[in-house]
Amino acid sequence: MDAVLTLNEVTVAYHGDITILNRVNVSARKGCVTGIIGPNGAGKSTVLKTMFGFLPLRHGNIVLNGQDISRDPANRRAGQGVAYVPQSRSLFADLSVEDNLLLGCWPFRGDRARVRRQIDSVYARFPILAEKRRDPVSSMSGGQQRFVEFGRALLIEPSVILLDEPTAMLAPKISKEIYTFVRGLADEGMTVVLVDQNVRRCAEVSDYLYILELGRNKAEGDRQAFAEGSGLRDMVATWMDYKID
Ligand SMILES: Nc1ncnc2c1ncn2[C@@H]1O[C@H](COP(=O)(O)OP(=O)(O)OP(=O)(O)O)[C@@H](O)[C@H]1O
Repeated sequence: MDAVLTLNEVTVAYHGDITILNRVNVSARKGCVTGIIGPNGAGKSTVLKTMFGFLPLRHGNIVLNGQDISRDPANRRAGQGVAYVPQSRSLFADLSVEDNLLLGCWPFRGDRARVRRQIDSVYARFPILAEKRRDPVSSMSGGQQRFVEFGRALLIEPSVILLDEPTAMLAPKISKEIYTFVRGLADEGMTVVLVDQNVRRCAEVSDYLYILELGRNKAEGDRQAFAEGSGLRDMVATWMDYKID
């Protein structure tokens, strides 16, 4: 009902006619974390890339705030209020924290006051980044670099944020901080779409979960539907067995 971003019956392919997503439906609501889980190769990252406009649709459509944006290119997403933090590192390693953040202000680079205001708001949210503002990001820990990426994504004041495996390869302590941060974004009213290999943590932080398998919707449900002893939980138990920290 209050869906902000929806994939309707979306089919995409990377090359030729090898279909990767097959009539997939995902709907992300305002102020909620929408989790997407599934085995390796299920198409979870492809869902986020599709939402961000990186892949042309073969079928279906993408609706953002009631508008069909299926044909809008990726470079319009930031202006539409959508931010994307990919799984792989996306920072300029030799540049300082501040320079990486400045690059994130590119869409509104002409408005110096806004640039300063937004960067300061990132520093207020993540004090460690203020402390290390002049350091090259390559000198920071993996977790700290993640926070630079989150900070950079927030500079455009997105209403939707797409997060791909935000805790991959990170220690449990920093992962816990990241899940708290992700939950906090939704509690602030942001629409969060979270792709995660860690089924248990994803289920804990999400309001609603989609389970994909081989590029198709397999199951879905809210947090209650995923509670201990539920059919949905039993269904993914095999995956959870080897995804527990
Ligand atoms: N750039 C690409 N070109 C061709 N095929 C790709 C590309 N990226 C992904 N694929 C294929 O698309 C399918 C889905 O990949 P995707 O990365 O979306 O899955 P995933 O569920 O996120 O997997 P993982 O959990 O391993 O990250 C896989 O078969 C993968 O090999």
